[in-house]
Amino acid sequence: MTIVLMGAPGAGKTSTGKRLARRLGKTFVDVDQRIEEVMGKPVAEIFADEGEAHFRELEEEATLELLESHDVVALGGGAVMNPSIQEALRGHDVIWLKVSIGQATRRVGMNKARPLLLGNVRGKLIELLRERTPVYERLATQVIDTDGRGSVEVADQLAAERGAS
Ligand SMILES: Nc1ncnc2c1ncn2[C@@H]1O[C@H](COP(=O)(O)OP(=O)(O)OP(=O)(O)O)[C@@H](O)[C@H]1O
Ligand SMILES: O=C(O)C1=C[C@@H](O)[C@@H](O)[C@H](O)C1
Ligand SMILES: [Mg+2]
Repeated sequence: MTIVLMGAPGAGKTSTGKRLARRLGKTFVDVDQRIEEVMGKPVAEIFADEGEAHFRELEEEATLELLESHDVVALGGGAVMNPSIQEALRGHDVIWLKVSIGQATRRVGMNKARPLLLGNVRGKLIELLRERTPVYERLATQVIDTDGRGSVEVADQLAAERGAS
C-alpha cells in the first residue's frame, strides 16, 4: 500500500512527504518534481509552453506509474480532479493535508512556481479549494489539519502512527 499525500498548494505535500518517508525508511517521490526532471523545465514553463491540458496528461501518466513504484508519493495539487487518478488511489493510504486559505496563502506567498495561482493567490486558492475540497473529503482515508503546525511535526505524527520509532 502506497502512502499518498494530497492537498492544496502550500499544504506541505512535498516537505511533509519527504520527511515522512525518511522517518519510515521508505522511498519518496514528488510527482511535480518527477515531471520537471523528465521535461527538463519547471511546471510553470510546461504550463506556458505546452499548456495545462498537456501538463495534465503528463501528470496522469507519471502519477499512475509512481503510485506503483514508490512507497510515499506527493501528488500535484490538482491531480485529484482526474478520474483515472481517483480510481488508482483506491486501496492506498491517502492522507489529506488540510490547510486553511489564510495559511496556504502565507505559505505559498507570491511564488511564481505555481502557475495556477498567479495574479491573485488568495482568490485563486478560494476557487480551487471550493472545487477540490469535496473531492479531497471523498478520497481521503486520513485527514490531518496542518494549520499552525510545522511540516516536521505533521510528518512525525504521521510516521509515529505508521510505526516509526
Ligand atoms: N505544516 C506547515 N507549516 C508551515 N509551513 C509549511 C508547512 N508545510 C509546508 N510549509 C511551507 O510551505 C511552503 C509550501 O510547502 P510545500 O512545498 O511542501 O507544499 P506543497 O503542498 O508541496 O505545495 P505545491 O502544491 O505547490 O507543490 C514551503 O515553504 C514549506 O516550507
Ligand atoms: O493545484 C494545481 O492544480 C497544481 C499544483 C501543483 O502541484 C502543480 O501540479 C501545478 O502547478 C498544478
Ligand atoms: Mg509540492
